[in-house]
Amino acid sequence: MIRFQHLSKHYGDKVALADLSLTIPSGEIFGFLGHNGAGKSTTLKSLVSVIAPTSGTISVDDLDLAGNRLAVKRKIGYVPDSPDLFLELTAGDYWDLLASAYEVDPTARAQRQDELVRLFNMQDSISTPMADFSHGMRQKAIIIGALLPDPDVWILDEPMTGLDPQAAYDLKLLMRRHADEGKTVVFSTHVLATAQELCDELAILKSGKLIYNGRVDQLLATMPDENLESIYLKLAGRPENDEVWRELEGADQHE
Ligand SMILES: Nc1ncnc2c1ncn2[C@@H]1O[C@H](COP(=O)(O)OP(=O)(O)OP(=O)(O)O)[C@@H](O)[C@H]1O
Repeated sequence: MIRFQHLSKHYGDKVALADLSLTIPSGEIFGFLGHNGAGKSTTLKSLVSVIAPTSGTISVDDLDLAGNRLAVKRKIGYVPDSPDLFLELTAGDYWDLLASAYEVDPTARAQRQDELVRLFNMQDSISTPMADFSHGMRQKAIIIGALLPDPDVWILDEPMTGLDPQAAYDLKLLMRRHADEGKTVVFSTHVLATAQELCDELAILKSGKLIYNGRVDQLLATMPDENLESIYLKLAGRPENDEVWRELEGADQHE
């Protein structure tokens, strides 16, 4: 279980995140939604200690992050929002680095790496520098690295971006399996069909503020004739009387 209490992040005058309080249960897939710049990555980066929040607290499985940074990090596998990391390393060297940082048992690591590499069809790419990978291959290499230590808590920032349909399908199955084992899966996405299909619970951020937190089925039940995309746009989208929107509608009618 993850708990954010009164979490805020300011960059100078810019409020990236404002007073976020939220509990993420284990055993479920939890999704963060929100427009570009809404604060999703800021929340996830605070959770994995990539950035320090301006105020507020985070705990993971009742361990306070600020007082137990290393112990909490060890529980977490993190896929950042950009896969353009460690490009000078081969995929295999990158996985070595993570396995040693997490002190993964070598036998377990070999077996898990083999499974993940075969699942994501990366057998022929282990000795290739990640600089030579396509965007999707880099994303696969980062996902394999994050899951290699078999962490309890998965924090995945837009993990499907750039993945081919097979890899995206397989990752969704892995996420569901991990949650069904009672563990924690948190991800962010802009693909609302994926969120509707995958998430048990959602948080929607808008301009750094939490505007919805609850179960997806409950949200869908509030507007039975609508899908998550149209409900999300009602909650987080531009107002109906927005000028740009009216111009677009007007342009549509002239076509
Ligand atoms: N290093 C930084 N310096 C200044 N402002 C930042 C920095 N990082 C993020 N921000 C600002 O914080 C806000 C939230 O950014 P964040 O990356 O959390 O958004 P996001 O919801 O993940 O967006 P996206 O969907 O585009 O990835 C944005 O206004 C962004 O400009």
